[in-house]
Amino acid sequence: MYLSQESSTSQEPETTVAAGSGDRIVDNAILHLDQKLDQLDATVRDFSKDLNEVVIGADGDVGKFLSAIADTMENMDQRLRGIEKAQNFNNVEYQKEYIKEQLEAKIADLERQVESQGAQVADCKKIRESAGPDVAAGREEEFRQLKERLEKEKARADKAEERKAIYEARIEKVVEDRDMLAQHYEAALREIEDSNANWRDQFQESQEARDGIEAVLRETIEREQERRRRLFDEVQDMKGSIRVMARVRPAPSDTPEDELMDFGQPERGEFSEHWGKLNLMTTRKGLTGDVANVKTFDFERIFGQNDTNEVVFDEASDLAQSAVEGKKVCIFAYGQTGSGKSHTMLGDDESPGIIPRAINMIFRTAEDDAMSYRYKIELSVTEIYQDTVYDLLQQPRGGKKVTVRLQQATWETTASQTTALDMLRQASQHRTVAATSANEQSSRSHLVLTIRITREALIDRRVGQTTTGTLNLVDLAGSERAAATGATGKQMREGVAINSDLMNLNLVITALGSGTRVPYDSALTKALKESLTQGSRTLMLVMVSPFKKDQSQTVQTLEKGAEATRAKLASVARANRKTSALPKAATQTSGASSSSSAVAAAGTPTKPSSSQSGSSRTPAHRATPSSTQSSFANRKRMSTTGKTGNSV
Ligand SMILES: Nc1ncnc2c1ncn2[C@@H]1O[C@H](COP(=O)(O)OP(=O)(O)OP(=O)(O)O)[C@@H](O)[C@H]1O
Repeated sequence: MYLSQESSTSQEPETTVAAGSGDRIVDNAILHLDQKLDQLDATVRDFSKDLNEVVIGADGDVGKFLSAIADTMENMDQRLRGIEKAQNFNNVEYQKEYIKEQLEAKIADLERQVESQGAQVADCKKIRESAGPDVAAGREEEFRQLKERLEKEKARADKAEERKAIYEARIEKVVEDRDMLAQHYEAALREIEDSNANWRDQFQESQEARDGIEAVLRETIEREQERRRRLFDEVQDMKGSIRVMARVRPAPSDTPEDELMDFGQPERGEFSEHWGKLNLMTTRKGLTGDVANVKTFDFERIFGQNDTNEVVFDEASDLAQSAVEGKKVCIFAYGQTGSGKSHTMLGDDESPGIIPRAINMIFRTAEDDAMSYRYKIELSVTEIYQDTVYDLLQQPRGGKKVTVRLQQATWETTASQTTALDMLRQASQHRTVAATSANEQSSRSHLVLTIRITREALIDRRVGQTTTGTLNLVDLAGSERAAATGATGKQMREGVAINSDLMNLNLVITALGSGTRVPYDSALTKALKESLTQGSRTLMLVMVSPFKKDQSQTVQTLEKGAEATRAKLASVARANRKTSALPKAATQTSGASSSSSAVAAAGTPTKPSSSQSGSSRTPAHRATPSSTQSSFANRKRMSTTGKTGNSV
């Protein structure tokens, strides 16, 4: 390695040596120079060695080699000059001179520095002087703005502090309120729980009390119902098991006066506070001309030409109600063809007859009684034509209606009035009707609708007790005189069969009244047997034609009605005799019972008005069936021209 600049300078004598210590300094310098010389020798030796290496390595780079030699030479010169100087140190003067030089150089250097810094200070002064006022103003403005901002910030901080204080106060208040509310809530909760418990106790008590009252009430109601039933039965018994009423059909308004029958003035009859006595003004051919005659007929009630189907049902509903209570009941309209039997029993949309009204009443009663009774309502619709029974609930087979043996007709359980009416409507379409001289749509058969009502008690002592009532509603075929109608062939045979059936029916009713053997000799009376028997209830509606031309038929019909009335009286008298024969205690079940005997014994008519029997009626009895119900009279007409008409 080449000798470094640093190592040569570090060996230079101290320039700050004091002049007074010359001998020691010189000795030191000589010693130092000797050491330098030794080092120099070593350096020269190293150099020679390096030089050899350089010469060998410089083959490829002569320029570099020469430059390195030049540097080395320069270096060597400097070292030699240094050695020279060091040798001069042996000279004290030289040393002094040297020290002086050194000091002067130092002083000059310091002076330069002072001068330079003075110049810088002057520059600064100049700059400050030139920029002085603006800076000051700027600073002041800046200071003012800062101060302003500071004040603003301070104000905001104060405000925030205030708000904080407010919020803290609020929070404190809210916390206080919340705690208070929590306390109130707890108190209210406790109060509610207490009052709930209290209320529960009270409720329990009141429920027990209510159950007690309910039990008492139920018992009272049950007793009252029982009493009502008994009274109702007694009233019905007083009215008799056979009841006979008449209805006069209205004539068209344009009918000439002289073509109309004269029924006299409406008059209270023996059995009724309503129109009950019919004074029929008749004429017969005498030897000297027409002889006027008055025939009088007494009925429980006579419905006039202005009495509607509703009025008729109002009277008949007691009997329908009896069927709901478990009795066997038969209601039928009896009369010559065209006298209004179908209108009374079936009716039409505007004026439903007894059958749809009874169906309506039964379903309404079942609905009203649903809490106390379970009802089962079954329906059967049959037609009796020339002593043959046809099941109208079965669809005709091969265009022919299905015949059945008696009591074997289909029973359909019906859940609603609508279903029942639909069944009836369908069945009516299969009925045999035909045009006769008296009626465009004459029923050539008897239509028998039977409603079986099974009622099971659900409450109280009667739970499980079941009653089954039967209501037979019959639209009879019209009686007719073959001679008068001029019927021949099939129509005549039909007429004969119809008259025979009606005659047998009359016999049955008479026998029921007299208590003799009952001759159920026709399919009709056999079919109605269950409801035409001792203990059953029968309503015979005698239908009266308003036309003079029908006079003889009308008289015959009224006479049949009179026969039935006599049978009724006989039956009442028999019942009365039976009651009188019983020990007294047995007859005194109620006050009404003894009056029943008294009335019947005296032959005094009972009062069949709605007010008397009102206890058994519910509003349902007066309800009008749905207006959607078809016109059954029309069904007769449809059947005439329809596929199934006259099929037998
Ligand atoms: N009370 C009444 N009010 C209004 N019209 C009536 C009344 N009674 C009957 N009619 C009418 O008289 C006509 C004959 O009545 P309906 O068909 O009921 O007689 P019927 O006795 O059933 O006859 P048939 O025995 O021949 O079947 C019908 O057009 C019917 O609408």
